[in-house]
Amino acid sequence: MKIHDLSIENSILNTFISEIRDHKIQQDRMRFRRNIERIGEILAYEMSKTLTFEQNNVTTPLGMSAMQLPTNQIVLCSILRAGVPLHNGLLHFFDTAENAFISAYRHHKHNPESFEIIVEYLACPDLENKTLILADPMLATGQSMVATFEALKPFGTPKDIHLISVIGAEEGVNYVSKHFDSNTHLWIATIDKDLNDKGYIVPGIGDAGDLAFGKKLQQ
Ligand SMILES: O=P(O)(O)OC[C@H]1O[C@H](OP(=O)(O)OP(=O)(O)O)[C@H](O)[C@@H]1O
Ligand SMILES: O=c1cc[nH]c(=O)[nH]1
Ligand SMILES: [Mg+2]
Repeated sequence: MKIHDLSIENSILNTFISEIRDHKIQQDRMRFRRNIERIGEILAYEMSKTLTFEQNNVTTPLGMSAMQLPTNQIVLCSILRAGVPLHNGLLHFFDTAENAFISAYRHHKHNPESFEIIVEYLACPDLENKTLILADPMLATGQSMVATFEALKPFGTPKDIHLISVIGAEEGVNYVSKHFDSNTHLWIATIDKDLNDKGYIVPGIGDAGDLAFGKKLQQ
């Protein structure tokens, strides 16, 4: 897997990440969602540099401009629910993308330490020969990303696959590397060292879904 960790270079992205991490600022739900969207926009821009481009002639009021424009048929798939603001940020740049949504949540069977990923809802277009972007702001154990990818397989074989995430744990990044083809790209805003015994990224941000939309009752 080709890992593009945007935190290796300082940019305004650091400000947005620091705000979603900060235990006080992150309580402002609207700001939290908007910061995830803004990070999605930056990740979309970086990822767009690897698309396939073709020359198009654009007629201006004063003449003709030869422009290289992307030709990829993009399918943007996000994992509910924390994926929604990231999805919106990506969609701000990929105007004509088709969209897929999948639900994946952690089901704690016996105790908070052990869980399985439940995939229930899935709406997806044909993926054959398209550019699949799989987006989830948190890459903790990596199990949701891999379970989602398995569930998408009956919808066709994409030409290329890009995973997009905001914060990952080293363990989750290693886990997805093992399950995706070596041509897969991972675009990630930053990578933290640890996972705690409940599978939360440390220092991370806490629960992205709860921060964006409010606490949910455990099922
Ligand atoms: O890498 P993993 O260990 O699989 O963890 C990451 C998943 O956990 C979060 O979802 P969560 O289960 O909290 O659902 P939510 O979006 O409804 O809050 C997050 O949005 C990812 O989907
Ligand atoms: O740290 C984590 C891990 C999984 N899901 C989250 O929202 N946060
Ligand atoms: Mg959650």
